[in-house]
Amino acid sequence: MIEFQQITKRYDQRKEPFFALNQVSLSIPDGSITGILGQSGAGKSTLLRLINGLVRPTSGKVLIDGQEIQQLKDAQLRPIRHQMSMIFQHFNLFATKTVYQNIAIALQAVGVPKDQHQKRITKVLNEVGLPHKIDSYPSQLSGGEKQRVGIARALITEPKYLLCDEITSALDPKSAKEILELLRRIHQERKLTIVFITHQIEAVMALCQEVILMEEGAVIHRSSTLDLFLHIDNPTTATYLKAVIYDVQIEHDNVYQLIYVGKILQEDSILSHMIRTFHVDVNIIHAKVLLIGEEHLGYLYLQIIGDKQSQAITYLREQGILVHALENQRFLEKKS
Ligand SMILES: Nc1ncnc2c1ncn2[C@@H]1O[C@H](COP(=O)(O)OP(=O)(O)OP(=O)(O)O)[C@@H](O)[C@H]1O
Repeated sequence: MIEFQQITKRYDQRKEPFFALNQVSLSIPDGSITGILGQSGAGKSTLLRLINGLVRPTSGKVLIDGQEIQQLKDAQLRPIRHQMSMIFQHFNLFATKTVYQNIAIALQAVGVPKDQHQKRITKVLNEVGLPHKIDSYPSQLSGGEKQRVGIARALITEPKYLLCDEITSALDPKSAKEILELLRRIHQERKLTIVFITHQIEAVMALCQEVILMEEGAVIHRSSTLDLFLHIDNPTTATYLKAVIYDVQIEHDNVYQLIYVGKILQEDSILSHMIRTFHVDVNIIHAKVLLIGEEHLGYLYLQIIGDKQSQAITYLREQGILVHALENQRFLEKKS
């Protein structure tokens, strides 16, 4: 398990001391895929580099499997570092070395004898779908292929922790999706712990079970990724949500936002039952289904009109649907 206890990181290079992290406490359980989401400068990379000791905290403790890493001597820290691998946004491959040689460097670093290299490298390249590129140079690979090599190099030492630093940010959407699918498969097969930092909410939705939202060096939200979308509790979360569901302008009265988990509105006849039973009229203003991991999360904006409107809403809530009444924004603008 990775634990941060009241971590502060201050940089003194500027005119005034600058806090990249301020009193951050959190834990990342073994076997999880945790997304650390935040805008540029939020402190994500600093947090990631504290895990493998590349950055030292100004105050507070970083514990890996219960061991406080700042207290350890180099020789004690080495085996812990060997349990960790990092994957980078810009791949960090040596341009003058082949794919084989790039991966072999990681094996040499942990002292694996040379006669074992060929077998292990061939195996890991099969795992990432690149066996045919073993003798290619980075310049002969696409961005997605380079990142697969980065992943292969990270996996070759069989780490317990995989630290991913914006690894899809430099890729086109199709390659990014493939890399996220690959990571999901690797996680299922190898049961390792993945810490995934990103500014892309879509990547968190596709990959991460848990999400930690950072802003200006602090953790402002932590929940399952599904809960991030179910319970919008601050303006930053709302902004991320708007990026994926579209900023709906409400220009009518009696409009409700319905949020539901699973395919209930597609498979059950909840809406038609509501319309028939309570004699209400319904206009669909906007509808969107998000895929979060393998779970469907539906957003439906409905205008519901009729004398039994409130009973209809109660019925929807009884079916497990979150229902929020929305204000007519045009009306609000006129008022203000
Ligand atoms: N070595 C350093 N010296 C001074 N300031 C630093 C140093 N490293 C990071 N910072 C500052 O700390 C803040 C947090 O940086 P960090 O790289 O952790 O953020 P981030 O969320 O990963 O952003 P990005 O996605 O842009 O990398 C930034 O304002 C950055 O300028």
